[in-house]
Amino acid sequence: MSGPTGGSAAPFGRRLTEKIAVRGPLCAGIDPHPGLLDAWGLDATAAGLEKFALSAVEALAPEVAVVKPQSAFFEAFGAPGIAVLERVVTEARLAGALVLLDVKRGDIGSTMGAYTAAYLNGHSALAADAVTVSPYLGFGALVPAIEAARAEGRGVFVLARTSNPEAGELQNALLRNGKTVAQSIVDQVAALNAGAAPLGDVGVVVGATVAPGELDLSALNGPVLAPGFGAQGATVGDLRALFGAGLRGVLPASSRDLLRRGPDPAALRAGVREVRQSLDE
Ligand SMILES: O=c1ccn([C@@H]2O[C@H](COP(=O)(O)O)[C@@H](O)[C@H]2O)c(=O)[nH]1
Repeated sequence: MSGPTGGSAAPFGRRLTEKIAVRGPLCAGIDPHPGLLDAWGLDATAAGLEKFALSAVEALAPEVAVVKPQSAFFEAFGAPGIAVLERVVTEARLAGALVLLDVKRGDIGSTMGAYTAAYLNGHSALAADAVTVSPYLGFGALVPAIEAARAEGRGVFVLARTSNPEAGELQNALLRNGKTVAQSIVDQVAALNAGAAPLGDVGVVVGATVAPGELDLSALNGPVLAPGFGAQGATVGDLRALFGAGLRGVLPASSRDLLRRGPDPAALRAGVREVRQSLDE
């Protein structure tokens, strides 16, 4: 088995649990928004993107459990942007962080195979420890990708209830079995994680902005990516109300709120420590 480190792969759920135990649960997003490049005094060019992204990784990746590059901001620069993304993945992992590539891919099974080859196979320069995937072409279409990820010690995070205000109309719609769409996704992920210890390899995305009580995550036994923390308004109190006091396996994700503190690396690191302290209180 060729794993993320080139050797035999420990399961993603275990690697994530161990990393959180050492570094805490914060997931630092690398989202090179044009406005942030400008605020950092950089041009909106591939060179500016590279300086921004690699500086952010250098400051943040040694501090956090997970680094989450947002692929869209790199794709926007075409091939040179993808080349920068490859370096971000490599450098973040060299700094000891797990890389969760936010690509939100989801397609018919045969095309999912190509996405799997791009992001979840050790032969690819874009291979990450985990990726975000969309179940809206059918949860079953994701299963081969999930199995391929697990075989390499990698993980996936399935969109369930996203943080954006428009999401509820679709994701809270009721299915014939009486469950919401989002709950049905959570339950299908839970079935894949059943019996795993210390944590399954298949996560869900549940926005930190979501109202408490919308979802039952008690059987999930897997990680939760919780974006919406910081710039989208969710607080530590919201996280606790939504996920419970322990926040086991929950990765609060912050991009703009951390990155706006740059380019000074000390200020970026101070941002991480501030959030970590507030999560510990
Ligand atoms: O439900 C979701 C899923 C993904 N995202 C992504 O997370 C970051 C959030 O950035 P902030 O600057 O911290 O708001 C961004 O890459 C989104 O695409 C999300 O926000 N909500």
